[in-house]
Amino acid sequence: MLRWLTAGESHGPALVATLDGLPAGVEVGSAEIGAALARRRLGYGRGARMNFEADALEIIGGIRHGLTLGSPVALRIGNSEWPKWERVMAADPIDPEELAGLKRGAPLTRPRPGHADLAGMQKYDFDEARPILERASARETAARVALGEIAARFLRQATGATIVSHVVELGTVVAPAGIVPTAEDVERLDADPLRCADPATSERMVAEVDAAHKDGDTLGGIVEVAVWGLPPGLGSHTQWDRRLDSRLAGALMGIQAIKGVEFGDGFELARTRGSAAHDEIVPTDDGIRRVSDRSGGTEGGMTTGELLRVRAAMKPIATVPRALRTVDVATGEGAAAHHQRSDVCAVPAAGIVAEAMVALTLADAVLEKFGGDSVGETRRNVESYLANLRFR
Ligand SMILES: Cc1cc2nc3c(=O)[nH]c(=O)nc-3n(C[C@H](O)[C@H](O)[C@H](O)COP(=O)(O)O)c2cc1C
Ligand SMILES: C=C(O[C@@H]1CC(C(=O)O)=C[C@@H](OP(=O)(O)O)[C@H]1O)C(=O)O
Repeated sequence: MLRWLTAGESHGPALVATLDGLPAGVEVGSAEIGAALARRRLGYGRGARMNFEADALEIIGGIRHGLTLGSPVALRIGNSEWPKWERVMAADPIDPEELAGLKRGAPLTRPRPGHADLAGMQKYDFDEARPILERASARETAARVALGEIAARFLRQATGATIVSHVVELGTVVAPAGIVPTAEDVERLDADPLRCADPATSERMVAEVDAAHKDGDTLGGIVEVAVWGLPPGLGSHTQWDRRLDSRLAGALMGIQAIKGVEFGDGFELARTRGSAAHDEIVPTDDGIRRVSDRSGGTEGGMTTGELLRVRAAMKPIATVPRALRTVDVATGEGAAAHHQRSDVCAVPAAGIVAEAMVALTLADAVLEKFGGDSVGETRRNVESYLANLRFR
């Protein structure tokens, strides 16, 4: 249905992204995509690169006068730092002596534990890490966030659903349970240094980042993505790869450094008796509803029509300033892993990327269920389905 692909290296000239299968008539343009890219740069604890580098967005196809055309959307996100990397990352052959003399041209032979360096060098037969880290880098997530903004707008215009993410844990600091922000909270969350919904917890998170930074260390954390207003019945119980929770988990695990995903109360449900674990179904003036949201809004791999709530756990940044032990592959001797600069923590940014992956996955599931070549047609199909639901 909906297909998307990105290309480009972290220090290359640009990232490119395409989104194929999106209906016509989605209201979106460079201002909206640019704003989404700016949100991904937010968050206390990110490295210097976030300040001096700009995302130079160019819409190459698929959008005209602020509306999608139904043709593939193609985007280019130019890297303003490219002039500094033009020789190190040149596509054409370069004299090895010139390369060795360039700043950042020396081979990276001390792979970082926790990054893609060593496994990638072994797999792709490189004797240094640059050819691997360039694509493993989360710079690539800018392209996904750009596409995710378009998908989120389609989702909202076709179904009314809205997506919001927030940071619920950072290192050892845990936000109080039970706070789930809505679309109205997005501006406030974006203004918070850690995109945490609870100001007192956010202050403790800032202190946690400062302490790790001082110690030459890095941090991970947990983000939660909430989606309000989805219709019931997205995804399917009929095959493992049609289950929506399976598809969302795969999409979130596909983000760099994400090591765990849970829906609703997730792992905690495994420690709870059935009588206290499930969301009882009751009649209300508003139709058939659940009294709680422990499942996170899916049952049998389908949306229930209640709040969708999914969490993703990010491991600490791999480029630890107080560098970890590794092997220098040029000599075979023990060494300290290479380190030039890095984020202390990128959990708030990971939340924005998680929103994008959830938006793309849900937009795909909506198109699968409701079809439509224009957003108006999809919306009419959604409305007709909701009007005809046998049990609401
Ligand atoms: C938004 C974001 C920013 C990141 N920034 C860094 C960074 O500055 N330094 C680093 O070593 N890893 C960073 N990472 C994590 C690496 O990209 C990731 O650990 C690496 O690609 C290996 O993949 P894996 O962790 O899934 O095994 C970042 C991840 C995300 C999502
Ligand atoms: C550039 C971005 O993130 C980068 C992701 C990243 C990594 O290893 O994943 C490492 C850092 O880059 P560098 O090694 O050049 O300092 C981050 O700045 C971005 O998010 O736009």
